[in-house]
Amino acid sequence: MIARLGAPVRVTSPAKINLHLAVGDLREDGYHDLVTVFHAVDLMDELVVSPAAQHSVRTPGVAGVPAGARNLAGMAARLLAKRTGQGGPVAIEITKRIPVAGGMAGGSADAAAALVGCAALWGLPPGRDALTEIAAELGSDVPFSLAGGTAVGTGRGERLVPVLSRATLHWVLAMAADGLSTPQVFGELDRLRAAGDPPRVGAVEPMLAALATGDTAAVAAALANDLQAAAFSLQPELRRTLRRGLEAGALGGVVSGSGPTVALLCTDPEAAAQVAAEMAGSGTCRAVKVATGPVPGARVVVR
Ligand SMILES: C[C@](O)(CO)[C@H](O)COP(=O)(O)OP(=O)(O)OC[C@H]1O[C@@H](n2ccc(N)nc2=O)[C@H](O)[C@@H]1O
Ligand SMILES: Nc1ncnc2c1ncn2[C@@H]1O[C@H](COP(=O)(O)OP(=O)(O)OP(=O)(O)O)[C@@H](O)[C@H]1O
Repeated sequence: MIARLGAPVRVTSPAKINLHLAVGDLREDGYHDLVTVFHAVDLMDELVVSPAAQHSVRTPGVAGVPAGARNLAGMAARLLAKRTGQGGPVAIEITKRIPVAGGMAGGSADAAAALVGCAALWGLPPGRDALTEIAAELGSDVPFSLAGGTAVGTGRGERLVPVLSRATLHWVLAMAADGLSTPQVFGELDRLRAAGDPPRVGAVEPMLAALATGDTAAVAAALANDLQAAAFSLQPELRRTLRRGLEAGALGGVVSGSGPTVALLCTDPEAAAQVAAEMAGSGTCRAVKVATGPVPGARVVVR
């Protein structure tokens, strides 16, 4: 395989927050059936994909992310080449803004960006459906990182239906000092359920209704995540982070996905700036960012 000569392609890809995450029982294949509402926010990783003599992935200045073939972005480039029989080695450089192991689909965002970037570099037809199939092979969250916006995910989270949303949501993201491993958090939920069946989040409809009407307070009231109890069990200090965010004036809050990032929903950008300032000085988190959603999925940046 020989890479086509082409100018480097720059791609952005969003983080996600699960506004609603209902987790079913453990399946035989080791996954759990989900019903989730994904929401993409403008906290973006940025990838530059260039033709090269051999595959490489670099994430300058970021610890805890594999550099080579084990990086999800590199895996995505190889899988796309394999499935299409096109393309060749690429050098991928990632500017990482999404927290690593933060429950915001950072690795999935990079995988989706690599698919879009390589497809553009290799001159493959857009074929979003084909890309989505390949995305699902790479991870449960990758199809949503491609799609972006607001969507209901079912199956392992890879089957998507777009959601009508009139809400622009303003978030404060409280990042924790240490990450959480996604399989470990699912395992902890299984353990908690075996020990006493903690309450499960209710139906998804109130969240869908709140999004359809654009009622931010109703969205805040409907935020729910079955993995939150497991994340609290593994990192008890997250309870304090969430409580502090609500005291600071957030309308509502939830652990994002498998955590440990805590997503705090605010009335407007001014309220978000105020809550962010309070959280930054609270000593309950490592770092704070503000973000807004929904935004599109992985996209080539045209300058
Ligand atoms: C927690 C979420 O972020 C919510 O959107 C996702 O469910 C996780 O998606 P992801 O990180 O892309 O996860 P994958 O790479 O597909 O799976 C990693 C591991 O998480 C667990 N896993 C993941 C998805 C799912 N529906 N059930 C699971 O039990 C499995 O142990 C799996 O081996
Ligand atoms: N491009 C990448 N960015 C971040 N982590 C990566 C990447 N490629 C591989 N990894 C590995 O995947 C692990 C999980 O990283 P990631 O940041 O995707 O977690 P996450 O955001 O909690 O995932 P999710 O929300 O999809 O469950 C990391 O600890 C790292 O070892």
